[in-house]
Amino acid sequence: MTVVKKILAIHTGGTISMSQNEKGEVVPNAQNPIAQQETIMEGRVELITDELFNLPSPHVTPVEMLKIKERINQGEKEGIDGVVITHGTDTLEETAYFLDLTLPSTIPVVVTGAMRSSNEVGSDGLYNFQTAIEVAADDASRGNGVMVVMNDEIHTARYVTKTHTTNVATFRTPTFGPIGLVAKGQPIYFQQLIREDTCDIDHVVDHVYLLKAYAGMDASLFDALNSDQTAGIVIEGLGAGNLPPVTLPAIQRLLDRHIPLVLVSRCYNGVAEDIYDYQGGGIELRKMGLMLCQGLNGQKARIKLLVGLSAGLQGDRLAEYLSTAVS
Ligand SMILES: NC(=O)C[C@H](N)C(=O)O
Repeated sequence: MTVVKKILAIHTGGTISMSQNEKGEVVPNAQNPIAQQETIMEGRVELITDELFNLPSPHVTPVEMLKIKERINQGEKEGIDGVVITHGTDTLEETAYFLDLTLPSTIPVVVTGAMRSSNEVGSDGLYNFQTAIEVAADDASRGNGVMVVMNDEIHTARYVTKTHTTNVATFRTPTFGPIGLVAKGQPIYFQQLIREDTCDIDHVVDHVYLLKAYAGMDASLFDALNSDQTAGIVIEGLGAGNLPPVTLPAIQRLLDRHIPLVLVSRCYNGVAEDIYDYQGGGIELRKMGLMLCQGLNGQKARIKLLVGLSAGLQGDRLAEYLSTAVS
């Protein structure tokens, strides 16, 4: 006998909900077409549809991310077996990681989207939606944390990133690779993820910033953020995590104000490490008090810092939270 799985589908907007007009421009729809797909996989899945909001993902902020988390919490009380979230791809990785850090659930939570809008030739929206439901309804998907399913691949929210502006194979997991794939509707896992602790937050702090280092960077951007308002800064350092020496006095002024500073690498692959012992090298930055966050890209580290600060973590506890080893 087939067990019918109760899957909550939360729709939030993005290209998956949009259409191309006669001029070839991709525009939002008043009615989200993907949210009309309520009978998909009928007989195997009972779909509970919630059009939580309809935003292009550059309009999504941590406030909307928190709304999605709260909707999932509510769904769990109602006995759902899994969740699929449709989302714009531009900030999808940030929402997915926010949920991964804040949901203690073991039920499968899958985020998906599309690179081609609903009426374009070869539109990937409906396909990705169906594949995401297959993953959310599969018992083997439990306990994997939040996953991103696009183009027949299963990625972890922690490490996946958008790598191409338009290609349907845009989502990639640098360094570690995907944890599984979907073959003709069947999820197959080949890697197990070690889960991180979750923080059950009920609000999100503001003024957490992200700066990218570059050859010839000076102190101006650091000085611009030297204010009472700044809650924390993530710095995408050069290579393994190094900075031009002229930035150091401004960084010290931020540390003197007790503004948490997190260091990641701007490299696409690899992890930030304190290996270089020259002026501005990772060893000096760590000694100064920057917290190294390994394996996360800048935008993910920013979400983690924001979640940690929203949970009230400070000092050593915040540093410990941010320094979770790569797994
Ligand atoms: N493919 C997409 O969904 C991109 C779109 N700009 C969004 O993030 O809303």
